[in-house]
Amino acid sequence: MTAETLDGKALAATIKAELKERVAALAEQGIVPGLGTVLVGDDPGSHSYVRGKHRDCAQVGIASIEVELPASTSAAELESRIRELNDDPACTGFIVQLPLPGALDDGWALGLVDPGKDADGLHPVNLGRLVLGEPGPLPCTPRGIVELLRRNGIGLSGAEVCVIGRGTTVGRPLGLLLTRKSENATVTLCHTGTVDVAEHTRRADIVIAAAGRPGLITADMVKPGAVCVDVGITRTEAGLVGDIDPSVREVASWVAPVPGGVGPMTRAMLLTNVVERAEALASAR
Ligand SMILES: Nc1nc2c(c(=O)[nH]1)N[C@@H](CN(C=O)c1ccc(C(=O)N[C@@H](CCC(=O)O)C(=O)O)cc1)CN2
Repeated sequence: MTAETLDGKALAATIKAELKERVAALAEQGIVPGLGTVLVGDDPGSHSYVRGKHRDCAQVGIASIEVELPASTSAAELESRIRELNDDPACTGFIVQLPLPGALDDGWALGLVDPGKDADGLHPVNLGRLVLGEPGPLPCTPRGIVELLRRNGIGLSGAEVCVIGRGTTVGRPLGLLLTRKSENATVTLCHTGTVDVAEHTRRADIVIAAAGRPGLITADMVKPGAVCVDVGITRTEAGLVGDIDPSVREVASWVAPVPGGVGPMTRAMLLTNVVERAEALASAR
């Protein structure tokens, strides 16, 4: 078997075209959604992701507000820049790009964002809403994975899903999302304390690897016909490398690759969160 590709790049382009029409409809009501980003430090990956987010905004008609700060930024300065965005009416939603450098704490910074402007769905209030099954912005990568599977006709209800990685941006919220009644999957969450990861992946209909360990999932760890979604991105001299070894393509039915799979969907879901928030503001007027 040679796996088909879950093409996140193509799907993200379709979603952006849909969002462009919704943004145009908002403009007719005098509303321009504005995405703010707070980027601290020099991490090349973070700079590349934030550049991509603003390129996407320009494509769909969302205004961009860019805050770029040096790695030496103090906690007090970062707090004041986040509070400025909370108070800026042109900014309908914003994100703090993670990870923050040095001693700046990711969780602390996320907690300073106005939950109503939390375009990443990572504020504790919004993660709490996810736990409770209440409406709110959803974390972009988990939402992107569910959308990528759904729009390719891959059913989640009753599926055995094995997620590898328990990080706050992907693994943990993904487990919560997949086990909602509307998704209805059965989830096993593996992490560095898992004794035998392969024992769990071999049982799964869908394997989602978000560990950031190149080539972690090999063909012998995957049930024939399973769907494999790569979320791990490691930058090497040879280019970007995912957690899923290329050999998996010989066993799996579908693979979401790195690059071109979940990454572009993460960005498309960020725009979706921003547009949904602006639409909610429009209907509350
Ligand atoms: N505040 C946040 N920080 C981080 C998040 C997040 O959702 N919110 N997730 C990741 C990084 N990330 C988004 O910010 C992200 C990762 C990857 C991509 C992407 O488009 N990847 C491309 C390759 C891009 C490249 O060449 O570098 C792909 O996989 O095809 C977009 C966004 C951690 N931080």
